[in-house]
Amino acid sequence: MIELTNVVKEYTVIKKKSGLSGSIQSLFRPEKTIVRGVDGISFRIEPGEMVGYLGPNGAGKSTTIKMLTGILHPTSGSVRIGGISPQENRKSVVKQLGVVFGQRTQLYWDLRLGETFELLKRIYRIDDDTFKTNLAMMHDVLGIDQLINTPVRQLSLGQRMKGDLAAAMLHSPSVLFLDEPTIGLDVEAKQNIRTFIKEMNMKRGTTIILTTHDLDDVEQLCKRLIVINHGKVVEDGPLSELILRMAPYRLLVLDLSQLPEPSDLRHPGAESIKQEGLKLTYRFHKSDISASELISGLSAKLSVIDLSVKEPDIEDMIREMYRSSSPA
Ligand SMILES: Nc1ncnc2c1ncn2[C@@H]1O[C@H](COP(=O)(O)OP(=O)(O)OP(=O)(O)O)[C@@H](O)[C@H]1O
Repeated sequence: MIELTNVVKEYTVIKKKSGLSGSIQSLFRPEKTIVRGVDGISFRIEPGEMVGYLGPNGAGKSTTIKMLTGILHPTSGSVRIGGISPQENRKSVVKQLGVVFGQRTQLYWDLRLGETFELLKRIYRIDDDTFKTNLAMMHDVLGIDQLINTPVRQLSLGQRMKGDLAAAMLHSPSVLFLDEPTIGLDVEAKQNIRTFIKEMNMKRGTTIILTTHDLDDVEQLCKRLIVINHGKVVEDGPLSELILRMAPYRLLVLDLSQLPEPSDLRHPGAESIKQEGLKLTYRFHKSDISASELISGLSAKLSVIDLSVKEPDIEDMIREMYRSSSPA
C-alpha cells in the first residue's frame, strides 16, 4: 500500500534581480524565496490499483513521484510504500519499484538492449529463473525479441519505450510509476504500450501510477484519478464517478430532412442548445432521461434522418477541474 500523509515539499529558490548591479547583488546577498512544490498532499493507493495522477504543468506531480521513489525528501509529512519510508530504506523500497520516464530513457545508450537487461539482472540481483520468465513475458507482450541485439541508440522512440518498460519490469516490481509513457508515439505504438500496462496490472497485479497529459491514456487506463493543482489534491475518486458528478450530461445530435416547427423542438427531458440549419443539438442528463426515450420522443415530432449520442468530453471535465482549482 502507498500512503502519503500531509506531505509538503519546499524548494528554496534564489530570486534573480535584473541588470548587472542586480546580478552582482544576488551573487553576494542572494534573496531566497520558498516555493512549495507539494503543499499538504494525502492519499492512499491499495495494491493492484491503476491510478492516474494528473495535474497541469507545475502542479507537483514529478515532485510527488520523486518523493515516492526516495529521490527527494519531504520537508514534512510522511511517505510510505508497504509501510516503509523510501527515504530511510531506499535500497529495499527501490526493489519494489519500477519507474519509466517517457521523456528520457533509463537504458544504457551504448549497450545492446539485451546487454542492458543483463546489467539490470546483476544490479537488482534477479535470479536466473525469474529473469528468464520475466524476459519471456516481455517478449510475448511487447514483442521485443527482434530488438535484443540492437544498440539502444539505434532504437526508434517506440522501440525504446518498449525497452524501457521491459527494463522496469524485469525485477518484478509491485509498483510501477509511469511518467508520460506514450508521449511522442504514433497511434499504434501508444496502443501497444497501453495494452502492456493493462496486462501488467491484470496479470501480475502490479500497482500502477500513471502521470500523463494524454487523455486517451486516462480514459483507457485509469479507473481512479487523483488530480492535483498548486501542490494540493483537488479531486480523488473513480473516473466514472468524477464523470457523473462533473459532466453528467450527454449530447444528442440530430440531422433532419426538413426544417422543424419551433414548437416541435421542445422536449421536457432535454435542452435544445444549438440549431445549425437541419442539425440540432440537445443536452440531457443521464439521470433524467435515457437516450432511447429522448430519441423516440423527438423522432415522433421531427423528421430525423441521422443521429449520434456524444458522451461527456473528458477533456472539458479535466480542464474544468484545473480551472476551478486555480486562483482567479
Ligand atoms: N528543483 C526545483 N527547484 C525549485 N523549484 C522547483 C524544483 N522542482 C520543481 N519546482 C517547482 O515546484 C512546482 C511543482 O513542480 P513539478 O515539477 O513537481 O510539477 P509537475 O506537475 O511535474 O509539472 P509538469 O507537468 O510540467 O512536469 C513548480 O512550481 C516548480 O517550479
